[in-house]
Amino acid sequence: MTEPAVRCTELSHSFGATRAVDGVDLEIHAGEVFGLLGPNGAGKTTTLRMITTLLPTSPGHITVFGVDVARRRMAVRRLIGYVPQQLSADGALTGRENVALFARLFDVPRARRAPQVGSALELVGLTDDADRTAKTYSGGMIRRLELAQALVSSPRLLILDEPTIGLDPVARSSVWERISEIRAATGMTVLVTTHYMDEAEQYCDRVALMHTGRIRALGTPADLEAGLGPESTLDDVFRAVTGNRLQSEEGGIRSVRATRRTARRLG
Ligand SMILES: Nc1ncnc2c1ncn2[C@@H]1O[C@H](COP(=O)(O)OP(=O)(O)OP(=O)(O)O)[C@@H](O)[C@H]1O
Repeated sequence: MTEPAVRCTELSHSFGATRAVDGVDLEIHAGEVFGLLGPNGAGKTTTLRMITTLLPTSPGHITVFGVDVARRRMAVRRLIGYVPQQLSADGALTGRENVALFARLFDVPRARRAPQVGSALELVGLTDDADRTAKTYSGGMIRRLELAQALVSSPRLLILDEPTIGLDPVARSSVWERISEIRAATGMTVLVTTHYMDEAEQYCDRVALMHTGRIRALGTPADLEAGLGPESTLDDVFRAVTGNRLQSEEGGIRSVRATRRTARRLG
C-alpha cells in the first residue's frame, strides 16, 4: 500500500488549561485534497502547526510520507509547503521577487531558482502580473502569490490554513480552481482548513469535522451527507455530531480582520 502523506496518532496539545487538540488519529492519503473543517477554536491550526514541525508532537506521533516529524524536522520541512493564515507577501516587492525570496529561504539550488519561480507563478496564474509590486494586487491575487511562495520548493504536501478567508466569492473560487489545477498537474497532496462548507463539499476529496480538539466525523462529503439522510449538508452532519452549527457568524468578523490585515500589510 502507498505510504500515507500524513499519519497522526493520538495527537494532543494543550495551551495551559486549554486542550486545543485532544487525541486526534488521522490519515491523509497521498494525492488527495483533504479538508480539516471546524469552527474557530476547534484545534485546526494547532494540528497544522504540529504537522509542520512548529509545535511539538509528543505525546502523540506524526509521520509525513513515512518521515517522523519529531525526529527529522528538517527532512519533513523539505516535503511541505505551508501557507499560514497570516499574510506572508511583502507589498513593496514584486510578485516575482516575493516568490524568489521564498526560493532562497527554502534552499532551492541557485541554478534552479529562476525556472522554479517562473513555474510557480505560472501555476497560480500570475505570470502576466509577476513584475508588478504586490501592493497593487487584489486580495485573491495575494492569496495566489502566497500559494506560489509555498509551491516554489516543489513540496509533496501543500498545507493551507483558511486560504480563502476574507475573499469575495469570485476570488474564492479562483483560488480553489488553482488549487485543483495544481493538484492535477503535480499529484501533490493538499491539506486545507476551512469553515466554508460549500467549498469543502465542492473541492475536497475527504473531510474531517473537528470540534473541541477532536475529530467528530471523517469521510467523503457525499458519504457523510448520505449517512445522515437525503438533502443533508455538511453543516447538518456537523450539527448532528456536535450539536452546534459549523458556519457561525464569527466567520464574518474574522473575514473583516483578515481583510484589514491585508490592507495593513500591503497598503
Ligand atoms: N498560542 C496559543 N496560546 C494559548 N491558547 C491558544 C494558542 N493557540 C491556540 N490556542 C487555543 O487553542 C484552541 C484551538 O485553537 P486553534 O487556533 O488550533 O483553533 P482553530 O480551529 O484553528 O481556530 P481558528 O481558525 O480560529 O484559528 C483555542 O481555544 C485557542 O484559543
